[in-house]
Amino acid sequence: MSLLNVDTALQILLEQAQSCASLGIEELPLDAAENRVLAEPLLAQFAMPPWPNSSMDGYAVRSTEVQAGQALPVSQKIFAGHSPEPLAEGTCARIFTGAPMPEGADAVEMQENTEELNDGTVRFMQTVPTAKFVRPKGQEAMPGDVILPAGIRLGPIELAMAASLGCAQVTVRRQLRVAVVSTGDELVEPGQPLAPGQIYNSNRTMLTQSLHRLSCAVIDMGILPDNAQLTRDRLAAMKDVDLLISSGGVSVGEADYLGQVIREEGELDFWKLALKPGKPFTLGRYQGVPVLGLPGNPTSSLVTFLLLARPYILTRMGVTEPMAQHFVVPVNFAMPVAGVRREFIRVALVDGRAEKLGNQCSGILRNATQAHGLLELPENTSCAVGDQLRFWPFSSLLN
Ligand SMILES: Nc1nc2c(c(=O)[nH]1)N[C@H]1C(S)=C(S)[C@@H](COP(=O)(O)OP(=O)(O)OC[C@H]3O[C@@H](n4cnc5c(N)ncnc54)[C@H](O)[C@@H]3O)O[C@H]1N2
Ligand code: MOO
Ligand SMILES: [Mg+2]
Repeated sequence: MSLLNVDTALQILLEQAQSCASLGIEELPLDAAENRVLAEPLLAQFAMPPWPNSSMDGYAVRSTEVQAGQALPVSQKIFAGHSPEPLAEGTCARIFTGAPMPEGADAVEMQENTEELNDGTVRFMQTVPTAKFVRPKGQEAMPGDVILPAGIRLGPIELAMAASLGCAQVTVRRQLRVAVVSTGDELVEPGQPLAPGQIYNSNRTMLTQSLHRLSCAVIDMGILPDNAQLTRDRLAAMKDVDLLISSGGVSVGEADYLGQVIREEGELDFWKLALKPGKPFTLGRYQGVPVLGLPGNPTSSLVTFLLLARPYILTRMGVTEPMAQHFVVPVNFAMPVAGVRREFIRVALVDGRAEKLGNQCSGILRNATQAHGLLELPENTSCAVGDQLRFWPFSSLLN
């Protein structure tokens, strides 16, 4: 069986995600909406700022009335949040940053360019051009402007923008309900003693934490023993689930039941990718529920979650640009031809160059904690010091 190209696999995943019914919508207060997906464009309802205001602490003037060295009496003091009187002719107004410009004034001089005299006047050291230090009405937005398009994720910046538009609530997609199951007789949850042959379950934590960051609702299905009937029963018992993500049991071993049950009793979309780590990644369905079967090795699970499951999930959530950002970096190591699988290598960036971090075996998670991201070595390619390769930062993959 030949291995499926990673780009083809991703394309199939995204097409499948797009073909699923879109998630319902709900209104949430801003503080509850972090990382949710905006369901409708957010429009400005009023001009921002609503009135011209000063961008400096200083003096508001009619620019035509100011000559270099001239002193003007101060006729009023305007603080932010206060409403000014019109500016009396031949005077200036003390004004502070963010305060509304008085009617008649068209410029502000910062106080550093003025001198306060004892007689209640202020001397201007230079002429003041019109519009200087004035933030005009509507500088940021006019009524009806689309400020945030539908399909973006709401982070602190977008939520602050919504707040500045006066929105107390935003219309977002409901959470995607993702069930997580860890397969393997050897697995024990941390906190329990280990019997001979057992290891602690780390994929559950990696997956649930990553899913929470994506604002998914996680249904923890616990540890599934390596047993065909139990596998069928657990999968058949899934309720109110939009997606199942499993780890382990998708390779060719005799106890790899998760994959077997999907292939034989569910529907299989694809299995086995030209990807290292992550070869046995499985996409299928069981009783109508899409299943992403991640390989059990901790770094295989991590890499396939970040590169394949994450864009699929974001697409299901209604995100219009689900792919992480990457950039190209020079490498400071050499590798022989990787083989037919595209390889993702845990690297740190040292002085802007990618440095390979120790043993890249997919059973090792430790060096991923020291890595800044994944370096992509294309299929059938070697690399030499100085070569430029794509780098996928964890900061972008894990947000
Ligand atoms: N004959 C072949 N053997 C294997 C192949 C192959 O092509 N032919 N592929 C290898 C590759 S590549 C991978 S990746 C693994 C994937 O195997 P499974 O998805 O079936 O995973 P398991 O066999 O259940 O476990 C693999 C490994 O990972 C550990 N594991 C599993 N779950 C967890 C967890 N939740 N937390 C921490 N560690 C976990 C498990 O103990 C195993 O060591 O198959 C290769 N074999
Ligand atoms: O694909 Mo496996 O993840 O190489 O170890
Ligand atoms: Mg296995």
